Amino acid sequence: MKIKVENLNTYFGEAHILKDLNMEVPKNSVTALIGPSGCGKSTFIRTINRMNDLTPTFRHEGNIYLDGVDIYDDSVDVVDLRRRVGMVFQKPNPFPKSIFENVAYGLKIHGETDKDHIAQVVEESLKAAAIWDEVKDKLDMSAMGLSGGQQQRLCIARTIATSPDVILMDEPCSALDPISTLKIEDLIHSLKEDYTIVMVTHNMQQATRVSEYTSFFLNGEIIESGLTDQIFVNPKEKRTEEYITGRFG
Ligand SMILES: Nc1ncnc2c1ncn2[C@@H]1O[C@H](COP(=O)(O)OP(=O)(O)OP(=O)(O)O)[C@@H](O)[C@H]1O
Repeated sequence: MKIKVENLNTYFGEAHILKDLNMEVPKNSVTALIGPSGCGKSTFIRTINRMNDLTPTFRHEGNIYLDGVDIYDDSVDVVDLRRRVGMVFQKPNPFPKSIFENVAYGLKIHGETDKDHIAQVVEESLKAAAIWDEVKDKLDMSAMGLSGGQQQRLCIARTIATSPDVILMDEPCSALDPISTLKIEDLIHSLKEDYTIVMVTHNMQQATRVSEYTSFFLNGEIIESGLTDQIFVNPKEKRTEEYITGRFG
Protein backbone atom coordinates (compact mmCIF):
# COMPACT_ATOMS: atom_id res chain seq x y z
CA MET A 1 0.00 0.00 0.00
CA LYS A 2 1.26 3.46 -0.84
CA ILE A 3 -1.18 5.31 1.42
CA LYS A 4 -3.04 3.99 4.43
CA VAL A 5 -5.60 6.11 6.27
CA GLU A 6 -6.70 4.94 9.71
CA ASN A 7 -9.58 6.37 11.76
CA LEU A 8 -9.14 9.86 10.33
CA ASN A 9 -11.29 12.62 11.80
CA THR A 10 -10.78 16.25 10.84
CA TYR A 11 -12.21 19.51 12.15
CA PHE A 12 -12.30 23.14 11.13
CA GLY A 13 -12.91 24.77 14.51
CA GLU A 14 -16.02 23.15 15.93
CA ALA A 15 -17.13 21.66 12.61
CA HIS A 16 -16.45 17.93 12.37
CA ILE A 17 -15.76 17.46 8.64
CA LEU A 18 -14.27 13.99 8.02
CA LYS A 19 -15.62 11.21 10.19
CA ASP A 20 -13.66 8.11 11.00
CA LEU A 21 -12.27 7.51 7.52
CA ASN A 22 -10.31 4.41 6.61
CA MET A 23 -8.78 3.90 3.19
CA GLU A 24 -5.97 2.05 1.51
CA VAL A 25 -4.45 3.22 -1.76
CA PRO A 26 -2.31 0.69 -3.66
CA LYS A 27 0.87 1.83 -5.36
CA ASN A 28 0.61 2.71 -9.06
CA SER A 29 -3.15 2.88 -9.10
CA VAL A 30 -5.78 5.52 -9.79
CA THR A 31 -8.40 6.05 -7.07
CA ALA A 32 -11.43 8.23 -7.77
CA LEU A 33 -13.23 10.06 -4.95
CA ILE A 34 -16.86 10.76 -5.74
CA GLY A 35 -19.71 12.28 -3.77
CA PRO A 36 -21.95 15.34 -3.63
CA SER A 37 -20.67 18.85 -3.15
CA GLY A 38 -19.48 19.66 0.36
CA CYS A 39 -19.06 16.04 1.50
CA GLY A 40 -15.34 16.47 2.25
CA LYS A 41 -13.49 15.14 -0.82
CA SER A 42 -11.21 18.17 -1.17
CA THR A 43 -10.61 18.33 2.57
CA PHE A 44 -9.59 14.69 2.43
CA ILE A 45 -7.02 15.04 -0.36
CA ARG A 46 -5.68 18.24 1.18
CA THR A 47 -5.06 16.23 4.34
CA ILE A 48 -2.79 13.83 2.43
CA ASN A 49 -0.19 16.53 1.71
CA ARG A 50 -0.98 18.57 4.84
CA MET A 51 -2.33 21.53 2.88
CA ASN A 52 -5.05 21.94 5.52
CA ASP A 53 -2.32 22.80 8.03
CA LEU A 54 -2.35 26.24 6.39
CA THR A 55 -5.85 26.79 7.87
CA PRO A 56 -5.36 27.76 11.54
CA THR A 57 -8.64 26.19 12.71
CA PHE A 58 -7.79 22.79 11.21
CA ARG A 59 -7.02 19.79 13.38
CA HIS A 60 -7.06 16.06 12.88
CA GLU A 61 -7.13 12.77 14.77
CA GLY A 62 -6.04 9.42 13.41
CA ASN A 63 -3.22 8.46 11.09
CA ILE A 64 -2.22 8.78 7.45
CA TYR A 65 0.71 6.60 6.45
CA LEU A 66 2.77 7.20 3.32
CA ASP A 67 5.04 4.22 2.70
CA GLY A 68 4.44 3.22 6.31
CA VAL A 69 5.43 6.57 7.85
CA ASP A 70 2.78 8.75 9.53
CA ILE A 71 2.84 12.04 7.61
CA TYR A 72 1.81 13.97 10.75
CA ASP A 73 4.77 12.62 12.72
CA ASP A 74 7.04 15.36 14.13
CA SER A 75 9.97 13.96 12.14
CA VAL A 76 8.25 14.60 8.80
CA ASP A 77 9.52 17.60 6.81
CA VAL A 78 6.38 19.20 5.33
CA VAL A 79 8.25 20.74 2.37
CA ASP A 80 9.61 17.31 1.44
CA LEU A 81 6.15 15.77 1.96
CA ARG A 82 4.61 18.26 -0.50
CA ARG A 83 7.33 17.39 -3.02
CA ARG A 84 6.52 13.69 -2.62
CA VAL A 85 2.77 14.32 -2.74
CA GLY A 86 2.11 16.75 -5.59
CA MET A 87 -1.21 18.43 -6.26
CA VAL A 88 -3.09 19.53 -9.37
CA PHE A 89 -6.02 21.88 -8.81
CA GLN A 90 -9.41 22.39 -10.40
CA LYS A 91 -8.39 25.54 -12.25
CA PRO A 92 -5.06 25.46 -14.05
CA ASN A 93 -2.75 27.73 -12.04
CA PRO A 94 0.50 28.26 -13.97
CA PHE A 95 2.86 30.93 -12.66
CA PRO A 96 3.06 34.13 -14.76
CA LYS A 97 6.44 32.98 -16.06
CA SER A 98 7.70 31.20 -19.15
CA ILE A 99 6.69 27.62 -19.93
CA PHE A 100 10.26 26.50 -19.14
CA GLU A 101 10.39 28.37 -15.83
CA ASN A 102 7.07 26.92 -14.71
CA VAL A 103 8.47 23.41 -14.90
CA ALA A 104 11.98 24.32 -13.69
CA TYR A 105 10.64 26.21 -10.68
CA GLY A 106 10.25 23.28 -8.29
CA LEU A 107 13.72 21.95 -9.08
CA LYS A 108 15.26 25.34 -8.47
CA ILE A 109 13.56 25.88 -5.12
CA HIS A 110 14.78 22.44 -4.08
CA GLY A 111 18.32 23.66 -4.75
CA GLU A 112 19.08 22.25 -8.23
CA THR A 113 21.59 24.49 -10.06
CA ASP A 114 22.89 22.27 -12.91
CA LYS A 115 21.43 23.94 -16.02
CA ASP A 116 21.80 20.87 -18.27
CA HIS A 117 20.08 18.70 -15.69
CA ILE A 118 17.26 21.23 -15.27
CA ALA A 119 16.76 21.40 -19.07
CA GLN A 120 16.67 17.61 -19.25
CA VAL A 121 14.10 17.28 -16.47
CA VAL A 122 11.95 20.03 -18.02
CA GLU A 123 11.91 18.15 -21.33
CA GLU A 124 11.18 14.78 -19.70
CA SER A 125 8.39 16.26 -17.57
CA LEU A 126 6.75 18.02 -20.53
CA LYS A 127 6.95 14.75 -22.48
CA ALA A 128 5.46 12.77 -19.59
CA ALA A 129 2.63 15.32 -19.38
CA ALA A 130 1.95 14.91 -23.12
CA ILE A 131 2.51 18.56 -23.99
CA TRP A 132 6.12 18.60 -25.25
CA ASP A 133 5.22 18.52 -28.95
CA GLU A 134 2.93 21.54 -28.54
CA VAL A 135 5.42 23.71 -26.64
CA LYS A 136 8.95 22.57 -27.56
CA ASP A 137 9.45 25.51 -29.94
CA LYS A 138 8.17 28.15 -27.53
CA LEU A 139 9.56 27.28 -24.12
CA ASP A 140 10.32 30.96 -23.46
CA MET A 141 6.73 32.02 -24.12
CA SER A 142 4.56 32.97 -21.14
CA ALA A 143 2.52 30.05 -19.81
CA MET A 144 -0.42 32.43 -19.59
CA GLY A 145 -0.66 32.32 -23.41
CA LEU A 146 -1.50 28.60 -23.45
CA SER A 147 -5.06 27.25 -23.66
CA GLY A 148 -6.73 26.02 -20.46
CA GLY A 149 -6.12 22.38 -21.36
CA GLN A 150 -2.47 23.06 -22.19
CA GLN A 151 -2.08 25.01 -18.94
CA GLN A 152 -3.43 22.05 -16.98
CA ARG A 153 -0.98 19.65 -18.67
CA LEU A 154 1.79 22.18 -17.93
CA CYS A 155 0.74 22.15 -14.26
CA ILE A 156 0.93 18.35 -14.33
CA ALA A 157 4.45 18.64 -15.86
CA ARG A 158 5.38 21.08 -13.08
CA THR A 159 4.20 18.53 -10.50
CA ILE A 160 6.05 15.64 -12.18
CA ALA A 161 9.33 17.62 -12.38
CA THR A 162 10.00 17.27 -8.66
CA SER A 163 9.62 13.45 -8.83
CA PRO A 164 6.61 12.95 -6.58
CA ASP A 165 5.38 9.50 -5.53
CA VAL A 166 1.74 10.53 -5.34
CA ILE A 167 -0.25 13.00 -7.43
CA LEU A 168 -3.46 14.38 -5.93
CA MET A 169 -5.90 15.85 -8.43
CA ASP A 170 -8.88 17.94 -7.37
CA GLU A 171 -11.33 17.86 -10.27
CA PRO A 172 -8.52 18.46 -12.78
CA CYS A 173 -10.86 18.59 -15.79
CA SER A 174 -13.75 20.64 -14.45
CA ALA A 175 -12.58 23.83 -16.16
CA LEU A 176 -11.71 22.11 -19.46
CA ASP A 177 -13.47 21.39 -22.76
CA PRO A 178 -14.24 17.76 -23.74
CA ILE A 179 -11.16 17.33 -25.96
CA SER A 180 -8.77 18.65 -23.31
CA THR A 181 -10.56 16.46 -20.78
CA LEU A 182 -9.90 13.35 -22.87
CA LYS A 183 -6.23 14.32 -23.19
CA ILE A 184 -5.91 14.64 -19.41
CA GLU A 185 -7.71 11.31 -18.94
CA ASP A 186 -5.30 9.59 -21.36
CA LEU A 187 -2.46 11.22 -19.49
CA ILE A 188 -3.72 9.97 -16.11
CA HIS A 189 -3.84 6.50 -17.60
CA SER A 190 -0.19 6.61 -18.62
CA LEU A 191 0.98 8.34 -15.41
CA LYS A 192 -0.14 5.53 -13.15
CA GLU A 193 2.79 3.42 -14.39
CA ASP A 194 5.06 5.72 -12.38
CA TYR A 195 2.81 7.42 -9.84
CA THR A 196 -0.03 6.74 -7.44
CA ILE A 197 -2.96 8.99 -8.25
CA VAL A 198 -5.91 10.06 -6.08
CA MET A 199 -8.43 12.15 -7.93
CA VAL A 200 -11.64 13.95 -7.03
CA THR A 201 -14.20 13.94 -9.82
CA HIS A 202 -17.85 14.90 -10.19
CA ASN A 203 -17.99 13.12 -13.50
CA MET A 204 -19.14 9.52 -13.10
CA GLN A 205 -18.08 8.53 -16.62
CA GLN A 206 -14.65 9.92 -15.90
CA ALA A 207 -14.35 7.85 -12.72
CA THR A 208 -15.20 4.69 -14.68
CA ARG A 209 -12.83 5.60 -17.53
CA VAL A 210 -9.72 6.38 -15.51
CA SER A 211 -9.84 4.75 -12.08
CA GLU A 212 -9.42 1.23 -10.78
CA TYR A 213 -10.68 2.06 -7.31
CA THR A 214 -13.48 4.36 -6.18
CA SER A 215 -14.55 5.69 -2.79
CA PHE A 216 -17.97 7.24 -2.35
CA PHE A 217 -18.08 10.09 0.18
CA LEU A 218 -21.23 11.40 1.83
CA ASN A 219 -21.43 13.95 4.69
CA GLY A 220 -17.78 13.43 5.62
CA GLU A 221 -17.98 9.63 5.72
CA ILE A 222 -16.85 7.01 3.26
CA ILE A 223 -19.97 5.05 2.50
CA GLU A 224 -18.34 2.52 0.20
CA SER A 225 -14.90 1.83 -1.31
CA GLY A 226 -13.93 -0.82 -3.79
CA LEU A 227 -13.01 -1.66 -7.34
CA THR A 228 -14.52 0.94 -9.65
CA ASP A 229 -16.27 -1.76 -11.72
CA GLN A 230 -17.91 -3.18 -8.60
CA ILE A 231 -18.97 0.22 -7.24
CA PHE A 232 -20.60 1.25 -10.51
CA VAL A 233 -22.05 -2.10 -11.60
CA ASN A 234 -22.91 -3.70 -8.32
CA PRO A 235 -22.76 -1.26 -5.38
CA LYS A 236 -23.29 -2.82 -1.97
CA GLU A 237 -24.87 0.26 -0.40
CA LYS A 238 -28.23 1.70 -1.42
CA ARG A 239 -26.92 5.27 -1.00
CA THR A 240 -24.07 4.55 -3.43
CA GLU A 241 -26.53 3.24 -5.98
CA GLU A 242 -28.79 6.26 -5.53
CA TYR A 243 -25.87 8.65 -6.02
CA ILE A 244 -24.33 6.99 -9.08
CA THR A 245 -27.70 6.71 -10.76
CA GLY A 246 -28.25 10.44 -10.24
CA ARG A 247 -31.02 10.26 -7.67
CA PHE A 248 -29.28 12.89 -5.51
CA GLY A 249 -26.18 15.10 -5.49
N1 LIG B 1 -10.91 26.29 5.29
C1 LIG B 1 -12.11 25.89 5.73
N2 LIG B 1 -12.64 26.41 6.87
C2 LIG B 1 -13.85 26.01 7.33
N3 LIG B 1 -14.61 25.07 6.71
C3 LIG B 1 -14.14 24.52 5.58
C4 LIG B 1 -12.88 24.90 5.02
N4 LIG B 1 -12.69 24.18 3.88
C5 LIG B 1 -13.78 23.40 3.74
N5 LIG B 1 -14.65 23.60 4.77
C6 LIG B 1 -15.95 22.91 4.94
O1 LIG B 1 -15.71 21.52 4.90
C7 LIG B 1 -16.80 20.85 4.26
C8 LIG B 1 -16.27 19.96 3.16
O2 LIG B 1 -15.80 20.77 2.09
P1 LIG B 1 -14.96 20.18 0.89
O3 LIG B 1 -14.51 21.31 0.04
O4 LIG B 1 -13.94 19.25 1.40
O5 LIG B 1 -16.08 19.33 0.12
P2 LIG B 1 -16.04 18.69 -1.35
O6 LIG B 1 -16.68 17.35 -1.22
O7 LIG B 1 -14.67 18.74 -1.89
O8 LIG B 1 -16.98 19.69 -2.14
P3 LIG B 1 -16.96 20.11 -3.70
O9 LIG B 1 -17.28 18.87 -4.43
O10 LIG B 1 -18.06 21.14 -3.76
O11 LIG B 1 -15.60 20.67 -3.99
C9 LIG B 1 -17.77 21.93 3.78
O12 LIG B 1 -18.79 22.03 4.73
C10 LIG B 1 -16.92 23.20 3.81
O13 LIG B 1 -17.69 24.34 4.08
